Amino acid sequence: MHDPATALTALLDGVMALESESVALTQAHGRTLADTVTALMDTPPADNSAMDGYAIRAADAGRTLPVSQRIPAGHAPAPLAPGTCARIFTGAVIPEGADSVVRQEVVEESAEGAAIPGPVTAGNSVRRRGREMQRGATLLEAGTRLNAAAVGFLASQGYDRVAVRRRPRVSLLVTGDELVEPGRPLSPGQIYNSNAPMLAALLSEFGAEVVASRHVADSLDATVAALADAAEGSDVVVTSGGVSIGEEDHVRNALQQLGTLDLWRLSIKPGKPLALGRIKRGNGGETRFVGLAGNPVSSYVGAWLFLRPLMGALLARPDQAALPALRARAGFETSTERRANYMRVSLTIEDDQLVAHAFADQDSSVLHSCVQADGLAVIPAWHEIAPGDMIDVLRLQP
Ligand SMILES: Nc1nc2c(c(=O)[nH]1)N[C@H]1C(S)=C(S)[C@@H](COP(=O)(O)OP(=O)(O)OC[C@H]3O[C@@H](n4cnc5c(N)ncnc54)[C@H](O)[C@@H]3O)O[C@H]1N2
Ligand code: MOO
Repeated sequence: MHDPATALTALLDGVMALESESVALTQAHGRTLADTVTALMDTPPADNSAMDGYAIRAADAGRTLPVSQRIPAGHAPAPLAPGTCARIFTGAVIPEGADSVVRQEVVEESAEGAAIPGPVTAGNSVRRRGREMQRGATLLEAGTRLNAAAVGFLASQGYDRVAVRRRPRVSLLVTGDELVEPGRPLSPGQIYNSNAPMLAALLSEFGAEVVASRHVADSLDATVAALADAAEGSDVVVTSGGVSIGEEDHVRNALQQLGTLDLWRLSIKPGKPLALGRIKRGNGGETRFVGLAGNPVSSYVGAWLFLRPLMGALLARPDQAALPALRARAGFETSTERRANYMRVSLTIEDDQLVAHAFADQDSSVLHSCVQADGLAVIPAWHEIAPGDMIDVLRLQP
């Protein structure tokens, strides 16, 4: 059995970032910046008001000033006439000659003008030009995952297109003659195929595009044909199930016929019979292969530990190289044997301490525990854990 760190190194060996493509900003959410982007201009582009009120010279505060102009947002103001103030609104450009804004709640306006209470500090309620970004500065680094705020931030600089990494194309194959697609009736002995939709959803969270999802019959010929076909149009082929040692498990044999089985069986629970390798394509290239164990939790945990960093490497996303790790107190007791256990836990804060609570049933068939799991507690092999012991927890964060 291999340890997961060795397996991950083998999986990522030689993996190169995918090419970049230009997309409209409206399509960029969730994508990965291919190049570092710089500011095209100062933002805000001009000094502007943070309040609805009156723009003044700070030195003029403490008396009534005639209102010499009205400046709504979106209008270019005239210079401020000496000894006057300007009615101004939030976001409107500060007129030349003014240095401060006094909010309207503290000002009384009459026929003589606006009574401005003093003293006022110069710069009051003014958002300075370039406060957020200065032209030429780095806006976002290559490898940034474009969340909603990043999309807005690019728009604030006038970007309407952006260069992003092409999404990894992943073909998903599930094996198991017992599986039926949700929505169809079940016959005795059958169960629903839950791994395919789960893995497709995870892959999408990890930045991939699932280009095919197929159910393969439990035979060597069908598995060989499906793997060969899946390898052609994809960067990665992922299978679920059929990777253990029974005579119904054909995935490893099929892989060896089509390419290389680099590694099989990890010293982790769940997810032991995971297989990694490469499939030769007709054009001479190779497609990465990840064979996840069929038990739903084994597939789920394997996807977080291996598909997430693999997609991260293809997308050149540094934040996706390793799951964020925390230290927490165990809120449970357990002991391990030959394999490190990756236990589904929820996290709470008690007496200012992070506490990990393990779900009661940690069997690899019980997907329910994953629905609310915040993380995976990693308990090394041959270990005893008592409540209150410090443990490592990997956060399940895409
Ligand atoms: N004699 C041994 N038997 C098993 C061993 C072993 O070492 N010796 N390992 C066990 C472990 S650990 C695991 S994990 C499983 C994994 O086996 P496979 O990867 O070959 O998976 P399957 O046998 O095809 O399926 C296992 C289990 O999961 C259910 N399943 C499979 N696919 C799906 C799906 N798409 N949706 C929902 N559920 C799925 C399947 O019905 C089985 O119950 O092997 C142990 N056996
Ligand atoms: O590794 Mo299996 O995933 O223990 O159930």
